[in-house]
Formats: sequence, structure tokens, C-alpha cells
Amino acid sequence: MSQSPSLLGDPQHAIDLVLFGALGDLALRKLFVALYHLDREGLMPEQTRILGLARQEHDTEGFRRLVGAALEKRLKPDEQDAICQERFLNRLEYLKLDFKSLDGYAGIKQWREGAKRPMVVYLSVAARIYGDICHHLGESGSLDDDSRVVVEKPIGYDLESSQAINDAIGAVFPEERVYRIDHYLGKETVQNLIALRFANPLFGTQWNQNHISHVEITVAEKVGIEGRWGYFDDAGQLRDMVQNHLLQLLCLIAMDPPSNLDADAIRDEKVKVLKALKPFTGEALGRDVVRGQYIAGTSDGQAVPGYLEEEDANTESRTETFVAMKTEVANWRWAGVPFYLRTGKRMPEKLSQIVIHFRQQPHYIFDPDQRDIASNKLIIRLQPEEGIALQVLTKDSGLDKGMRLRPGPLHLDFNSAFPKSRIPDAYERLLLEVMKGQQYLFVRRDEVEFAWRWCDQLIEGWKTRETPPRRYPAGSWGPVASIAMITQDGRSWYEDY
Ligand SMILES: NC(=O)C1=CN([C@@H]2O[C@H](COP(=O)(O)OP(=O)(O)OC[C@H]3O[C@@H](n4cnc5c(N)ncnc54)[C@H](OP(=O)(O)O)[C@@H]3O)[C@@H](O)[C@H]2O)C=CC1
Ligand SMILES: O=C1O[C@H](COP(=O)(O)O)[C@@H](O)[C@H](O)[C@H]1O
Repeated sequence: MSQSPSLLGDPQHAIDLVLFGALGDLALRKLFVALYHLDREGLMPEQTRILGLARQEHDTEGFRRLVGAALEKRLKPDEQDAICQERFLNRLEYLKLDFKSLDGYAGIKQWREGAKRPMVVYLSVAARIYGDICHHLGESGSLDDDSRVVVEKPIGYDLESSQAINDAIGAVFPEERVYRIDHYLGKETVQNLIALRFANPLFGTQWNQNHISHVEITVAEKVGIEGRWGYFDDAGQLRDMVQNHLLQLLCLIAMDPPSNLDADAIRDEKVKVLKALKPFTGEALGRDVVRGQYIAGTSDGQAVPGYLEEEDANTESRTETFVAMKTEVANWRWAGVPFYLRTGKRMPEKLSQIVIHFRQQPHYIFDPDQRDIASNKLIIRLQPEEGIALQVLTKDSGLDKGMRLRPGPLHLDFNSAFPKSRIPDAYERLLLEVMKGQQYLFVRRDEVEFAWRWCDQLIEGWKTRETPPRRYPAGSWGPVASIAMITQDGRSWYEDY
């Protein structure tokens, strides 16, 4: 990880970005917007060029118009800057290509003729064609010794398919030039977890089973399937969200301190956590994991359909749109500390947060009625309002209150504490790190595969049990059983939303 301020704006960091899937949803909604912001912030060297690849018939001018329209649609009025927009669009060129056929790849080599900048290949396409693309890039001689590849999640569907995809990528790109995206790692507060844990001695000494009673990780989405029923129904919430985003968050909370901030030092520690995750035995699967599927309900006061009534739905589907589970990292630091995870679509609001519950004092001297509230909580809010709050207990003010306790936050709201600094989108950060050649925010092959190994045993268990998902109305916090799962331990999901 670079400790120095950005060096970009410097020709040394210029790249040629070759973007496969340049007219797809991710590219038009996220990637071009993020690249534009980097340019606007002066983080994209003048010499950087972008080649968009897709199979539609366009020339470069037409492609620039499409990207320009996508930017207009997505940028806020105060982010629009005509000069920068023009400069950015002038960096773009277009090549029509069928990714599955070797014919046409010579066009990439031709575009690169004489270029001294490293080439970054971004695969914004379904993972099942990563292998073909990597193979053709190699065959056509389009790659150099310093070419990098960026790949999107999900890498496969299970351990076996992810290994096949990783093998195909690895046949052409060595691991130190593979950048596997998990966009949660690019979120500002997620990176702040590293600073919070390892720069603050206060937390460093308390971060273990002696001081922490349990941990909650909630990633709630307000949206439903958003027209992606086909993709989603094959995956389900476990593969779509837990295998990657939630397990990455869990790793950052649970990992031991890395010996330095190098990519591999951090990733080695994350892998140890994934290896230490307790598998679910038959009994634990029924007790500690809840699958749900939303039925019709409301969102923002409007009626919304259930999962099985969405466009293109197969009405027999048993795919889960919600998962809650209690798991444990079986090692010296965390033995006996439950990690409660939950994530779902069509919840009342978009909310991603981690709550660290500290243990109570060994001897309690205040009002017995207040015993339940007498502990500290660290609330790490990833979105929407990024911030960190430490809940502490003070004396309630007023002459008539005696020694009554009052919980209140020591609160750091990033937007109000640092009003001048725009919080960048995850893809901006990640693209910047790719340009710099820094891998610490990207997922290594063994992380992906250990995460799949753990999810696979869970999915196998579900198949054996054949239990259908529990229903929950759109606009609720999930099936009642997910609340019962935590209350049976005498706890509840943190609710101060
Ligand atoms: N969209 C999102 O929000 C997210 C996406 N991802 C991942 O990002 C990747 C891209 O997703 P997304 O943008 O949604 O996918 P899309 O299907 O919207 O885009 C894929 C693009 O690739 C093109 N394409 C596909 N096959 C070929 C081919 N054989 N030859 C030439 N062009 C081809 C498509 O062209 P055409 O339109 O003509 O088919 C389209 O431009 C996937 O791996 C996905 O899992 C990850 C997280 C979120
Ligand atoms: O990767 C994915 O993430 C999004 C949620 O991302 P967020 O940044 O909006 O929290 C999810 O909706 C999508 O299904 C999944 O593929």
C-alpha cells in the first residue's frame, strides 16, 4: 500500500485501459463515471487512453456520444464540467469485437502499436467468458510483460467453477497482475476499518474475545432484483453478497494485524480468517442459518411485487433473497464470539453497518434495571452516511435522575467532520489503485477459493435439507426466524437506524 500522496498526474502512471463490455450496465453506470471523476480530480495522466470493446456497431464518435449521455445522466449538476467532460471523452476509442472469437483481437495489438504505457485489461463481462478473452489476448500477442487484468465478481458459482476460471486467467496473467474486484473493499469506511483497528491503540488492545461479546454485520438493500432476475435466481443472496462482500467485511474485522500494509501481508491474514471459519454441521444449519425470500409488500410507501412476481420470474423458485447466520471464527482471538451476519433485498432501507458489542464490566454497580444497556458498542456505518460512532455510557443529567445511565454516541460523521472532502465511489478508489499497480484492495485467488469452500458446504447442507426459504414481506427486516435466531442468544439486532 502506498504511504505517499498520489503521484498521478504524472506520465509515469499513464495506462492504456482496454475495457471489455464497454456498453454494459456496469461500464455505463459505474466505470465511466468513476474514470471521469479521476480525470476531474487530476488523477488521470494526460497520456492515459481508453479503448472500449463491445459487439455493437459504432464508431469512436458514436461511442463517445453514448458515454457522454451516460455521464450526463449520472453526474450531479455540480460534478458536470464541460472542459473535463470533453477531455475525458477524447481519451476514448471504440473497437467492435466478438470476445469469443480470435478474429479482431489483432485490432487491440494494432491500437497498442508503439505504446510504452502498461496495458490494463478490464473484464466487465460475465465470468464465464473470462477464459476465452484471456486465451485470445495471449494468442493474439496483445499482452506485454507488465499487462494487468481486472476481473469482476462473482468469480464462478462454486469452488470448482471458480478454480477453472482462475486457472484460465492464471494461464495468461501471473497472480501479481490480477486485480479481482470486490467493490466493498473500495468503500471509504471499509478502508477506514484498517486505520481504525491498526492505528488506534485503544481498539488494538480490546479487539478479542476477552473484550468483545459479539459482532453484527448487516448489509441491507432496499432494492429488489432490478431487472436481473435471470442472473440473480442462479446465484441467490449467499453467492451474490455473502461469498464476497460480507466475508470480506468479516475478514477485515477478524483478521490479525498484518506485519505491514503490503497487499500480501493483508491478504495472508484475511485467508487465515477464512480458513478458521467454522463449518455448519447439520444441527447448526437448522439453528444458525435462516434463508428468506421476499413476498409482495411496500417500499417507500409504494406497493412492490414479491420475488416470484418480478419480471421473468419462475414462480417455483426457492432462491433466497435474504440470509442471516451466526458463525464463528475458530481461533484464539475469537473463540466463543458469535458473528451474526444478515443481508437481504427489499429491506426497509439501504444500510450497511458493522456493530462491535463490547463485553460488560465484570462487576456492575448501577441500577439493576439498566444492566442490559451497560456496555459499549462501536458502530461502523459503511453506507449511506459513512461514519463511526462509539456508544458510551454517561450519567443522565438532571437533579432527579440520580445515577441513571444514559447511552450516547461519540460520533464521527465523515460528511460533517470533513465537509470539503467528497467521498469517492468505490470504483474510483479501485481504478486508481489498479493504475498505481497496488493490489491491497483486491482479492487474491486463495481468498476467493476459501470463501467458496465455506459457502459450498453451506449450500450442500441446504440441498440436503430441502427446506424452502421463509417468506418475508418486502419492506421488512427479513423473516421473523432471523430475529428469533439472535434472540435465542439473549441478544437483538442493533436497531438505531
Ligand atoms: N452491473 C452491476 O451492477 C454489477 C456487475 N458486476 C459484474 O460485472 C460484469 C459485467 O456486468 P454487467 O455490466 O451487468 O453485464 P452486461 O451484460 O450488462 O454487460 C456486458 C457487456 O459485454 C458485452 N458482451 C457480452 N458478451 C460479448 C461477446 N461475446 N462479444 C462482445 N461483447 C460481449 C455485452 O454486449 P451486449 O449488450 O451486446 O450483449 C455488454 O456490452 C459481470 O461479471 C458482473 O457479474 C458486478 C457487480 C455489480
Ligand atoms: O455486488 C453486488 O452488490 C450490489 C450492492 O452493492 P452496493 O454497493 O449498492 O451496496 C447488489 O445489489 C448486487 O446484487 C450485487 O451483485
